[in-house]
Amino acid sequence: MLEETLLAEVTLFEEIHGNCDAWLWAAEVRPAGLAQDMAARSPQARLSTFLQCCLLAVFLSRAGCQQGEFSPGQSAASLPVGAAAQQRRYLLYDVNPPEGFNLRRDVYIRMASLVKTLLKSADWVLVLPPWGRLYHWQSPDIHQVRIPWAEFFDLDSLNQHVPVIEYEDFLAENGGPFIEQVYVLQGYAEGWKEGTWEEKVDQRTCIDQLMYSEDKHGYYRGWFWGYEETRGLNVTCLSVQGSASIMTSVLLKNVSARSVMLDRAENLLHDHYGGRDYWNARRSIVFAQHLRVVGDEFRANVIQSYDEADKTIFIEDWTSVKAKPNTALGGPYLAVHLRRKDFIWGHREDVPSLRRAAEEIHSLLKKLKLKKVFIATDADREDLEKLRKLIPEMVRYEPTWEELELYKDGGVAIIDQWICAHARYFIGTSVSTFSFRIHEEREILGFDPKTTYNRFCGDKEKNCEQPTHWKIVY
Ligand SMILES: C[C@@H]1O[C@H](OP(=O)(O)OP(=O)(O)OC[C@H]2O[C@@H](n3cnc4c(=O)[nH]c(N)nc43)[C@H](O)[C@@H]2O)[C@@H](O)[C@H](O)[C@@H]1O
Repeated sequence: MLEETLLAEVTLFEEIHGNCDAWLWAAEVRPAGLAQDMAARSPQARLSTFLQCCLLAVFLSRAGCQQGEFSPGQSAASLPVGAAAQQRRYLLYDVNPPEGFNLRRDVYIRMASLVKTLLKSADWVLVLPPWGRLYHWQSPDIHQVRIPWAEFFDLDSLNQHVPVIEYEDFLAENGGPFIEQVYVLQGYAEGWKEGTWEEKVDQRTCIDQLMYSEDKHGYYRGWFWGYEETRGLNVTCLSVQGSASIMTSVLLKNVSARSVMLDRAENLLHDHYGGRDYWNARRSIVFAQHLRVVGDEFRANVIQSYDEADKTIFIEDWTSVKAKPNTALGGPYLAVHLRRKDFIWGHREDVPSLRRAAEEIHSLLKKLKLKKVFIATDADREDLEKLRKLIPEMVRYEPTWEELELYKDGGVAIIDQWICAHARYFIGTSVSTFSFRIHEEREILGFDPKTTYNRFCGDKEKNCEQPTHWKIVY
């Protein structure tokens, strides 16, 4: 019903504004045929594209341009920019495409730290890169691009640490889908000479083939999180070596662009990994309420886990939370994160066979006097069947198709992490950032580190070092 109403609205919009400059411009930019393209998309996507086109029209008319006459040399910084009249500047970023959900959450912390430093000198806001096209998000028939952060995380909580906005808000404020300066970050071609570590950043020729190409107006098109109308006005490669704050001088002194994007931002390191600022940024990444609710309902209905009894009371405002160490008890279950897929294809020594994992789980259940084990895993159907036979005590959060469509692969991953974070004892997979984020969530809740920093050992692993305890700092 909602879909039908939306479709009717979109059709009406198209009828009224079908000949607006923006449509013509967009059709010119994408000669493949905007109309055909639009028809193939969902009503939501068509409405979103339409709104972007209209914003673009506003932007061009403000710039005093006729359709198609916007000169590439003309910096948008010199143009009157609509609602962004407050003069604030926008930091956008993206990450190497193969990187997964949980490393991206880590890169967010590095960018938040950079914004924090920038804010000492000027008014900056961090633009949250929409989620999508992640290698691991393979559920079929589900639209998984251009996902706003609010679908996974609580925006108010993020904003209590540094100012952030969604990409769609940036489009509206910026008055058009142009990013004035894109910096593609890379290492140094000559590498790092041992013993001479220095933090540096230099403009260099691009080492890898650039993932951006010029359109006929001289603007750069690229992935841009699936926003086809977005263009970069300038693209430059920078070799970087050091922590996020090395970009401060570039952003404050070398470039006057109001919107700057750092692509391949994972090339910047943490300013102070595990320090107070790191933990503040990490604590501000609160899961979206609707996902927490699903996790809590599962805990209550399936594994009899309740915040009060488990001593894991959740307080909405993270800034007022300071859990006393070792106070959380956790629900009456063992939680496991068992990473499979690409972790086993690589035949890694530190990943256990299913049989070995099942033995470890049974031994822990006995030792901890627990009866239920919650297993979060990306195992395929065949491995899941094997697990069910090997571990009859296993419980899992298995979404219906409708739930999966609603929460998406990212949301289901968060629900799994939330349930793992509330268990009496947790054991994860070696070097998986998915497991690391669970460690942090448990650290925030105040669990005894002995119940958290544990991992499976590979069947033939000789030196099975356990994960490092990163103590929370307030
Ligand atoms: C070595 C690196 O490892 C990195 O993986 P790693 O850190 O485990 O962790 P992530 O970067 O999150 O990637 C794993 C993705 O697989 C799915 N996944 C894995 N385990 C689970 C689970 O227990 N439950 C659910 N629901 N989903 C799971 C989920 O989509 C998650 O974001 C890769 O992203 C990099 O590409 C690279 O391969």
